Amino acid sequence: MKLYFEDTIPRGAEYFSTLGEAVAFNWQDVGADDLVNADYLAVRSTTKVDEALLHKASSLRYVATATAGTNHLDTAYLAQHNIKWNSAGGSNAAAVAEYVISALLTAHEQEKLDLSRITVGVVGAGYVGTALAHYLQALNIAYLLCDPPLENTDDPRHFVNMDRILECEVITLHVPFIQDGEFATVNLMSEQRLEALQGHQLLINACRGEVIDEPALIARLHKPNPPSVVLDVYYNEPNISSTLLEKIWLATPHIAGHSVEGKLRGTQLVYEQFCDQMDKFPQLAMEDFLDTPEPVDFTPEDPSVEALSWAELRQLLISIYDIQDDDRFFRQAMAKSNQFAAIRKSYRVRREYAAYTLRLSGMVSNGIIRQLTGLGFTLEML
Ligand SMILES: NC(=O)C1=CN([C@@H]2O[C@H](COP(=O)(O)OP(=O)(O)OC[C@H]3O[C@@H](n4cnc5c(N)ncnc54)[C@H](O)[C@@H]3O)[C@@H](O)[C@H]2O)C=CC1
Ligand SMILES: O=C(O)C(=O)[C@H](O)COP(=O)(O)O
Repeated sequence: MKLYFEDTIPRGAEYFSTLGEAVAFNWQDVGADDLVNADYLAVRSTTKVDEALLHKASSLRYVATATAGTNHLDTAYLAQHNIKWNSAGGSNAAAVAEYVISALLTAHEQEKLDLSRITVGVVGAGYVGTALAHYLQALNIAYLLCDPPLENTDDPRHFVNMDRILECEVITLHVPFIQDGEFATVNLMSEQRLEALQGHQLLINACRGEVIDEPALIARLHKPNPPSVVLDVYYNEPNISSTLLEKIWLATPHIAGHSVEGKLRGTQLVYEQFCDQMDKFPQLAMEDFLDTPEPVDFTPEDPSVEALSWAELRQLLISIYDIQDDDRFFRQAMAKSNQFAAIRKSYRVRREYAAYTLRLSGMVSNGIIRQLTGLGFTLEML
């Protein structure tokens, strides 16, 4: 059995060599001739899986992407050729949610908004939108969900339409890139919707660049009273617009999902899908490859109150993930090299909240305990 994998898949060699002959390929120059003997193919979002890549892969039976998004797979072509496929939905949901929380805490600190008074409009209530909603709930930040496809199912949650979302102080996008059909998301943030946004609003896009009409966004940002904008994704990556970069508040190089756990969970899910296809029991678990960070001492200013202050929450959560670090590094690196792809592929080590144990001393209120466990921390009471 020959398993070919994109070389940016963390621990790909360790995982896939337990199932057969594992062959790494370079995502930048892989071509049809490289995959002639592949039975299984594992990619991340930077390998475009289409006829051009697969037309010589006559023994290929299964393609898996270790990412949540699937728009780099030509699924119609795969179906036509009886090649099964799957993705790693949910693998990096916590990472993206923590990215959004970091942006919100930073906006609060810079007095762009007041987290006690705003409503966050979450567009797309799948793995990422749901993970974000759990964090917002733990932080007592009001939110609304918009997800017309889910609203048509028996999902018991309350959903609102896009018009209501556009009234929120924060609009954060977590939908797949879908080009056509009833629920197409291409240019979901259309010129008309962008024109309606005002200076007190924050627009966050950590799903796919094509979900915002980017020329219309650039035009809006050149007019009076523009919204603040946080972007992780862009039109035409890796050749992104430098004009846009200059005009947005926070910019990162498509790394919202790149926590250590987010990427490794993607590999684990693909490995388990391959095992399932081969009728093998998975022998490896992602914990085999992860170290445990040292416990962190955490003493609330007033342990008897029911909720931590924004300043305390910010101090704790920003010490784990600070989006401003990524913004600064990205802008400097782009000014130096303009190598978007290389910058994102050499992303730093970033752990998720759930990797950490907090050591709390003394009696702490149930409200604080609920907040911290709701964010995913393990608590150790001293
Ligand atoms: N920047 C990054 O590093 C990452 C980006 N992503 C992107 O975020 C997307 C969402 O990720 P997941 O939550 O894991 O996917 P998911 O498939 O679990 O959830 C997407 C949700 O969007 C909803 N949706 C579809 N069309 C819609 C529309 N027109 N309006 C409102 N909602 C709509 C779906 O019903 C679904 O519930 C991925 O497809 C991927 O493109 C995901 C992870 C990391
Ligand atoms: O999971 C997704 O969808 C993403 O956008 C990934 O975070 C993209 O990561 P890479 O494929 O670029 O490593």
